[in-house]
Formats: sequence, structure tokens, C-alpha cells
Amino acid sequence: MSSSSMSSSSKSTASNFENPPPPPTSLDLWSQIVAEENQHYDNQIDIVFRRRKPRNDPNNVNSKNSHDIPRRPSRVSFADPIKRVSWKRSLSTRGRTSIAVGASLVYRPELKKDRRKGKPPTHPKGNNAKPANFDKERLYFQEVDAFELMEESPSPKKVGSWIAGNVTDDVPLPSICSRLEKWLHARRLNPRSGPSSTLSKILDTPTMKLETIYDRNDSDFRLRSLDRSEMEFETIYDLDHSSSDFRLRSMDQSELSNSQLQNLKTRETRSSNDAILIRSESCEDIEAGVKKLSLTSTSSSFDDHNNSFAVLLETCGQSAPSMLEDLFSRYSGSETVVKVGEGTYGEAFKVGNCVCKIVPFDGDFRVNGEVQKRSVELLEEVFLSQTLNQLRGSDGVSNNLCRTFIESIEFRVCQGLYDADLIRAWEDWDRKHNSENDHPKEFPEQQCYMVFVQQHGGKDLESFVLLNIDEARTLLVQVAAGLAVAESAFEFEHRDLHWGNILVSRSDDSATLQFTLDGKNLLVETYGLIISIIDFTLSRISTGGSILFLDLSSDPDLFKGPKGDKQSETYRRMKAVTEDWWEGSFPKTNVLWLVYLVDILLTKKSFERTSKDERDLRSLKKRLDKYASAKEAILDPFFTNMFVESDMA
Ligand SMILES: Nc1ncnc2c1ncn2[C@@H]1O[C@H](COP(=O)(O)OP(=O)(O)OP(=O)(O)O)[C@@H](O)[C@H]1O
Repeated sequence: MSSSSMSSSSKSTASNFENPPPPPTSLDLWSQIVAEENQHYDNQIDIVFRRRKPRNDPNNVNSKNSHDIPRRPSRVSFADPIKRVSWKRSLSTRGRTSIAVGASLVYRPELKKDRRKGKPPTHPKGNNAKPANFDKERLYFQEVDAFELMEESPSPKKVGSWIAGNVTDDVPLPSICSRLEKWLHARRLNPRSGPSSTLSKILDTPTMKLETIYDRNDSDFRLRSLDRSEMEFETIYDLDHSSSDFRLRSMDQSELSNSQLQNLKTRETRSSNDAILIRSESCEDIEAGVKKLSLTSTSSSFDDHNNSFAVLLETCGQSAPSMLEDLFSRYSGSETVVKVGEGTYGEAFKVGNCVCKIVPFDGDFRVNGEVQKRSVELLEEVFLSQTLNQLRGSDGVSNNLCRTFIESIEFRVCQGLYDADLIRAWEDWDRKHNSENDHPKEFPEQQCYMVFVQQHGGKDLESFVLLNIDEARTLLVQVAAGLAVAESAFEFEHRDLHWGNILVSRSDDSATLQFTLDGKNLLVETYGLIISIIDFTLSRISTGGSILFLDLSSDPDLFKGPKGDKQSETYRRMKAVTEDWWEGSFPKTNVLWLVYLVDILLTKKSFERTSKDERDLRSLKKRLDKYASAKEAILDPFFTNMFVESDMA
């Protein structure tokens, strides 16, 4: 990273704090608390760098063309000096984490250095970070809760200082009084105030309808304390879907693999005999939900972790993790498994007609130089993918439909070793492409994986060879129309639409593709190309009940990429547009990625084109600047000329 890019980035950060975003008007107290928390956490934060490596793909003819600009320099990770890493995404500070959960979660503090929202950390990086001090932290949260108890008890009117401006003084506060509870209460009254929370999302999300109970003595649910001897094979999260309540049952040891048993034993021992039950039930009373989650009383951070793990399992329709081998054999048939790509977190394998993206999670060691994702983060990615799946229309008639977002076929929690076929596929790919990821044979037997089974979307744009301007144009129109549809349906913003996240495949099946935008149909020419958008890690979406987003303000390095590099400039432009308030809806970010895409086509991809084609692309880029959303952009003549048919005015 050049020092000039560093300084420009820090300048932009400073100005953002001088001019805070307007919408969350009542966050003063919140900011104070976060600031105080950050002080307490400063010593625990560690920066690692999320990599998007430049590929040395010998088949990538584009890398040899005259339009190429030099690859951005890689830099060395603090975590593993052998690995190349890029400036991109130091998502060790991944923000799609609940404030509420984050405040209590310290179950692996040596790894999770900065899980809270707020200002970028100013602490020492990497190995210089000091070890966590849990006593201080415990004391701090006790103080915070004690303070709020005092504040609430005498007069509910004091809530005015906490809740956003449109909340009246006569709203009674719930008797429960942790920071989390009060925040959730405020959020219910004013859903747009304050940062969002995974936990509240789980409680709020209408599609999930779940309730979590930590009551080991509640006879209604036939739960009881398990004694030590039973803990050998207890609490396997076996959720009996045949009854209205899911019931926990003991599973026989023979039903589980050794690794599953060991892992579950470990989890349960950590939970100190608390049984966890998940019921499929609407959660109408947020306070009741909060009470039951009870983050402040008896439950430990391990409970929270186990809770999201259990919810993740339930969301995937599982009672216990599967073996990778079993999952893959369901899809592969007689075909061999082939690795098709890798990302910072995921390894993608083609199996039959699908791609399985395997993401290790919840382990307490780094993978590919990164802190592993946690159950709760995967849960949100699953929600997000499920929501985007709805655009495919399988849930019935809708006003907004498209097939541009990769289809998620199944989500599966797995555990155990990579089997021989997967190892072979991984090593084959490594020989050809020189993998930058850790060899999966190093992973322990207890390692958990989230497997996203997806439609095979083809090759990413970085390595795909475009033949002519028609292919470039259909690519642009499909991306723009897809974004417009998702924007309209779910206020969706991708926020990371670089050329590794756009997949391209050739197909003679469909000369045209239909999009439905606000009830109006439009048909676009494909010229034999089908585009699929992947990787929703940074995306923002509104599911109706909740907003899922990644708080990039806690990831300052994302904005420190090389000056002049189109991708890093796009992150910086997004930051300027959002004013670092990532929860907000800013469809302009989609337009910024369209601009990036035009730039990429002009400067990094070679295909048959005339100078008029280049002029057209350049003037499109100029016009894009004035559009506030993909929905506006799609009405540009560059795109409408590609419509074969359209109901749109
Ligand atoms: N459905 C798919 N079809 C075909 N290839 C895919 C698919 N999903 C992923 N890939 C390949 O795997 C690569 C990595 O996938 P992806 O970007 O989703 O992983 P990631 O770990 O989330 O990456 P990132 O580093 O951006 O976080 C992609 O660039 C692509 O080449």
C-alpha cells in the first residue's frame, strides 16, 4: 500500500466523523457506549487482511492483452508471511455481527478482536496486539447494566435520552433492563434508529419465527437438567419437526461420528448443563424473546454461540452436522469432484451440475490467514441468500423477478475431515493454479463447515474471455437489470461487485432473458451469455422485518487499497456515498459498481470492439454518474436499446 493512498483514506475517514450521517439522530448515548467499549477492546483488536488474490491463470488471455494495467501489489499477511494478501477486506473486523451478541460474546477473545460497531480501531495491529483482559471487560458490562438499572428504575421517562426522537415519553420501558434489552426495545419503537443487531434480526425476522429458551426446568417443554452421566451423548439439537414444538432428544452414540460426538460434547460441556430448545413459533413479544435469550443473566457467551449454531442447524433443516463425504456423494453421482475456485473464506467445488462452496467456521484457528467466520455470520449469509432466491419466483407471483443472483439450492452444516476425493480435487487445482489457501488436510476432525450448494454459474469475469461488444453489452444490461430488480424488491445493494463475483456462462438455450421490475416485464438479449452474481458477504438487504448489512466502518483497511485501482476506488466512493453509515439504503452503491464494471470492460478485458463502441461505453460511464440507483440507470438508452421487448415506459 502506498503512503499516499493511506493518507487519502485516513483523510476521508476523518471527514466522515466530522460530518456524521444524519439518519441515526439519537445515537449519542449509543456512540458513547460504543466508544467506551472500544476503549476496553482496544487491546484485543487484531487486523488481518482479507485476500482477493490476483490470479496467475495461464489460460487468462486477457491478462496478456494491451489493455491490461499492472496487477496491484500483494502484501504480506501478519498471520502468515508466506501467504500473499491484498489490501482488500480486513474482515477480521467483520461487522455483520450483532452489537448485542458482540457485547456479550467473548468466547474466543484471542481471535475475535473487534466485533463491535463504531469507529475504526486505533490499536496496534497483528502480533503486537495485547492479550484480552476479561476481568476489565466483565466489570465494564456489569457497570453498564448497573447504570441502566439505575437509570430506568425511577422513571421510564428517561428513556427519551436513549430512544430516537419520534418516541414519546409515555412508552413504558420493559422491566428487563440490560443494555441489549433496552436497545431492542428502542429498536422496536423506532426500527431505523441505532445499529442493527443480528440478535434482533433473528427475533424480528418473520420468516424465521423462532424462540430460544434457556429454561432447563420448564416442564411445558419437557426439558430438564441433564446429569453428568448423560452428557456423554446429550443435546444433539435433534429437533423433532413432527410435533409443533421441537423436542430435544438424546441420541445414541452410534448415530454419530466420533468427531461429531466430540464436538457436541465440547459444546455442551461449555454450556454448563443448560439445555437449548428452539421452537418454531412466532415471536410476537420482543421482550419475551429477549428475556428468554437472557444474555445478561445466567447464559454465557458459549450459550450464545451454541444458540446460533443450533439455529443455523435448524435453518438448514438439520438435527446434527453431516459429513462432507455424504453431502458430496448426494450430488456427484458418477462424476468426479473438481475444484473451480477459491476465495478468502470459501473453496468452491463443482459436483454434478452444482457448485458446493465450503466455508470453515467456528474453529479457533485461522484459515487462509483469517479468523474463521462464526455461526451467526453464516446464519445471516443464509438468510440473505434465501431472500435473494425469492427473486427466482418459485414462491409464487411477484412484482420483481430475475435469475441474475446465483441460485442457492441447499445449505448444509458439515463436520469432519475433507474426504479423499475433495483432497484430490483441491490438490489438482493447486497444481494448476497454485492455491493461496491452506491445505484442507490440515483441518482437524472437529472442524465445522458451512456448505452452500449453488447452481453452477460458470467462470468469473476475471478469467472469462469475452468475444465481442455484444457480449460486453449483455453482461452490463443483465447486471444492471438484476440489481434494479433486487433493489426494488429488497433495497438490495451488493457492495462488492468486482469481477471475481460476476460469473459468466455460455448457453444456447435462451436468446432472451426476462426480468420483471415493479410488475413490468422486460426481455433482454443474451447473445448466448448468462450472468450470475455471487458472494453477498458485504451486501445489504431489507427482508421486510429486518435489515442485514455488514458494517464496513469497522473495516478501515477495505478503504486503503491502491490509489487509482478501480476496485479500491469503488470502496472509497461507496464510503463517501454512505458516509460510513452502512445500515442505510444507498442504491447509488449499485451504480458505483456499474461504473466500475464499465471501467473494467474498457481497461482490463479485451474483446472485439470499434472505437465507437469504446466511445459509447465511455459516455455510458459519464451518464451513470448522475443516476441514483440501478433502477434509474436501467432506463439509460444504452440499456433500453438491449431490450427486445419491454412494458417499461
Ligand atoms: N456458484 C458458483 N459457480 C461457479 N463458480 C463459483 C461459484 N461460487 C463460487 N465460485 C468460484 O469460487 C470463487 C470464490 O467464491 P466466493 O467469491 O463466493 O468465495 P469467498 O470466499 O466468499 O470469496 P471472497 O474472497 O470474495 O470472500 C469465485 O470467484 C468463483 O470462481
